[in-house]
Amino acid sequence: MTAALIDGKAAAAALREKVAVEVARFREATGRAPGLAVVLVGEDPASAVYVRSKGKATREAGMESFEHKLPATTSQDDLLTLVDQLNADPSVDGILVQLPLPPQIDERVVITRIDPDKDVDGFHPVNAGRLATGLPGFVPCTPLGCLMLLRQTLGELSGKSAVVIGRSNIVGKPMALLLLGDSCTVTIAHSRTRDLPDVVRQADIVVAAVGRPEMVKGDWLKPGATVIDVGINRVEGSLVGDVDFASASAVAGAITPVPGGVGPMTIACLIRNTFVSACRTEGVTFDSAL
Ligand SMILES: Nc1nc(=O)c2c([nH]1)NC[C@@H]1CN(c3ccc(C(=O)N[C@@H](CCC(=O)O)C(=O)O)cc3)C=[N+]21
Repeated sequence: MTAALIDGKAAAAALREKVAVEVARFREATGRAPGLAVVLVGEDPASAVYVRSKGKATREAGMESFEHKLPATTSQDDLLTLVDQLNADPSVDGILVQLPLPPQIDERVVITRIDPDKDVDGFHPVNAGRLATGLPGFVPCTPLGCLMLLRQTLGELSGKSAVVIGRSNIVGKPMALLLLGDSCTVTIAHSRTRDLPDVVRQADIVVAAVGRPEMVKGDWLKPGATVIDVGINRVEGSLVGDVDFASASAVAGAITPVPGGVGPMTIACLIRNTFVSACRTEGVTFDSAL
């Protein structure tokens, strides 16, 4: 093991603490707390765990958490009615509809119904467009957390070569845009990419977001590369990333563990985005370093 560990848990705790300090100021100035509404449809146990830890983090930051649990049989119309209510509710600054949704509900329709200015997940096409064109909006929490970890580890990212493995709307595409925004030379690799190990070997920065357990091996890496592992794969009861940690940590310069890497930063960024939403609504300024 030569690589430095990138401690996402510690970075997330520090970000949440910074937001909590600013939330106290916000409450003083406005007489109200920022609020996050989380909607869970169905009883998937993994989703229930995430939703619970989001609620806990929200309250610990001094914000209000509104939790809506709906049965798995909920119709799309009933879910849209709830989204409309949350859009209209001035105590709600952020709305998160936990994905995946049951098969009778079209995710795109639901996400598009959320007011883009309350879309703290950054999943609405308006926010995707804002990110692509450099307008202020909401950036998806997982890639935003990855960017923060990279800046913390490397300082200036300008001129570095980055490979993002995975092209999802939630992680891969926004991650590539964020790295481009920091003046990296960005390659997006995916399941049809030829000679993937050779492509990855060119990169100073590797972000793995494919959902394939332990796919990225140590001998794919440029020695000293910084590796961000977005994968959360449950394999035989334990949690592993998309990177083969044992071989990769012998070659990388720095690497995120799973668990304790990107996951905790995702939740911290959700808290951050909710606070930023409340500040925009109230015209309160906030620390641009957040
Ligand atoms: N609308 C929506 N927004 C989301 O942001 C969203 C979602 N739906 N659906 C599910 C995924 C998954 N997700 C995670 C958040 C934190 C951890 C996390 O903190 N993981 C811990 C480990 C937790 C464990 O042990 O299971 C860690 O990596 O250290 C993981 C996964 C957010 N998601």
